Amino acid sequence: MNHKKIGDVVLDVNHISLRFGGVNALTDISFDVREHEIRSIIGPNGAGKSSMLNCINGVYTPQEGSITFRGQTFKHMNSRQVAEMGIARTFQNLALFKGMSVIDNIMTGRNMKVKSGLLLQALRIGPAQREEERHREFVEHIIDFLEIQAHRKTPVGQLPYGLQKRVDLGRALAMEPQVLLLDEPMAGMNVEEKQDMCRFILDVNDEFGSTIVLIEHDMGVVMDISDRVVVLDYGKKIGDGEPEAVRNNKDVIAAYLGTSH
Ligand SMILES: Nc1ncnc2c1ncn2[C@@H]1O[C@H](COP(=O)(O)OP(=O)(O)OP(=O)(O)O)[C@@H](O)[C@H]1O
Repeated sequence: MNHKKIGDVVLDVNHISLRFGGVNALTDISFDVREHEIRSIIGPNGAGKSSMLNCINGVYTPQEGSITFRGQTFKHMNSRQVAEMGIARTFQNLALFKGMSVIDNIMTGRNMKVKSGLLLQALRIGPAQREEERHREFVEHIIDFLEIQAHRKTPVGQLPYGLQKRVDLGRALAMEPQVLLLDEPMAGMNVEEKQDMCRFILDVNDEFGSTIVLIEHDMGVVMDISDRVVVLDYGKKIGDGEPEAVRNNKDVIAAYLGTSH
């Protein structure tokens, strides 16, 4: 783990409960996330990790509880408000435009930052052209950073899965988020791809200064890169702390021994 300047609490999850009919997906979950930290949420299948992420980014509205982001408390936010406030996410099932090139996919992450009107953009004249050049420069920087220069013009659908995940990360980074939510960024990857992704997550945290909330069901993968870890099981929080403490927590061991992971 890199020893960096972890700051104040930026995101505070307070007593969140979420039900789907008779299913308690989340029960009274509270935890906080500090600036610059890599905060992981782990747990076996069906533990509630995706539900938690979807509450943070406004896809689900919990029946109880609230979320405080940079001092502002919300019971409900929609996904656009969340993105505008500086929370970006990647997706477990990639949400990329498969027929579009790598560079154009990452450019879609800049949409919210485009200031000039549609007509000027379409004509690519004056300020609109200069603005587009600035966005393209930033996107090229991300492409270099993620080491996908050789693929910048390739349609995303033609890339191996591990590289597609990297493009998805690039699209989220293009939003210059304060908080980056990563939804199982290593799922479906081979060992080498997982190692690469771990390295990129650490570098994003370090070089872009992003605070990262990472969900993952493979406990081993995240322990080395996380500053603190929350463990969910059947929608309840059963562990919370630094990786070493969580690894030795008897409830966590029991939850993981009770599953195939
Ligand atoms: N939209 C939904 N409608 C009904 N039930 C849901 C919905 N989303 C999640 N659930 C239920 O909520 C519980 C938590 O699911 P969730 O997907 O959040 O778990 P998870 O930890 O992300 O699992 P996985 O690792 O398999 O992705 C499960 O029992 C699931 O079936």
